[in-house]
Amino acid sequence: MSAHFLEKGIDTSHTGILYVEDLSVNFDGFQAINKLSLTIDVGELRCVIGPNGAGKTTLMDVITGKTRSAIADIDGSVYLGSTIDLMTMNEPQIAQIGVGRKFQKPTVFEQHPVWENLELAMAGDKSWHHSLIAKVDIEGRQLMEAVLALTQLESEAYRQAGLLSHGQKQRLEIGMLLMQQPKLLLLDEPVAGMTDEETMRLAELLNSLRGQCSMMVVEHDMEFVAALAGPKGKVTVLAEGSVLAEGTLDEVKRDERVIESYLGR
Ligand SMILES: Nc1ncnc2c1ncn2[C@@H]1O[C@H](COP(=O)(O)OP(=O)(O)OP(=O)(O)O)[C@@H](O)[C@H]1O
Repeated sequence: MSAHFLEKGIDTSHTGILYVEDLSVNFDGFQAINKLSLTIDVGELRCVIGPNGAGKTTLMDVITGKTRSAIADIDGSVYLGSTIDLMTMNEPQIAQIGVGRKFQKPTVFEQHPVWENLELAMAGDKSWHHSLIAKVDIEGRQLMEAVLALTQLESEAYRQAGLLSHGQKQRLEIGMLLMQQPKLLLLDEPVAGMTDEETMRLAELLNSLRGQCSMMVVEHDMEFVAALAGPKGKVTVLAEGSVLAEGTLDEVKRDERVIESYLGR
């Protein structure tokens, strides 16, 4: 790898894909994030765990531009690569630059078939009308086929999205994010409400994206976390707005502070 590895135009040579340093977020006197520092490498799948109220969602809200100085006192740095200062950007700009976010509940276009959901997602910022009549070019079609295969939705391509199971909808929404070819994907409790089988299928999907896109997954389901992290993947434990521990899942599970604040509850 060259000294200046560029992730599709993003300089990640010194910082990885996501660089958070000394981030503090205060909501009207309440310190939700407290001097939090975190780096995610290019192509990494990072799991973030921690007790309720640890600041996991707030961290995602700051990265994606949802939480800004109008609603909280924010201090510190958040960069995509080493040069893109996300703190100076708003939500649409951050999405546009390649940071995709998956919320807990799937939000798909229920009345439209699966393939059209993917097409609409690819159209990105174009208007609905325009995207509906736009012809998908060959590259777009190949991408759609690849995403249908990755999300195991090939056989559902012509089905109305509203008729899919919860797990299939979750995969479709991830597929919609993939159509935008994100550099960083943030997933907030993606397996909440899923069956065990659906959970493992999602783990398989995210594992297959490893190396193609960088991901940060916030999750409480420890079996899912184990399936994502494997024996070597790094897991970050947040507590009271700071990084309490970081290491392999085995390492953090053995950490006394983690047992006390989270696992041992
Ligand atoms: N807009 C807001 N105004 C005031 N307080 C907030 C706001 N958003 C979050 N908080 C508080 O910040 C703290 C951290 O919340 P956050 O949702 O980030 O935690 P979490 O780690 O995601 O928790 P969970 O695992 O329950 O989702 C909580 O105490 C929450 O009440």
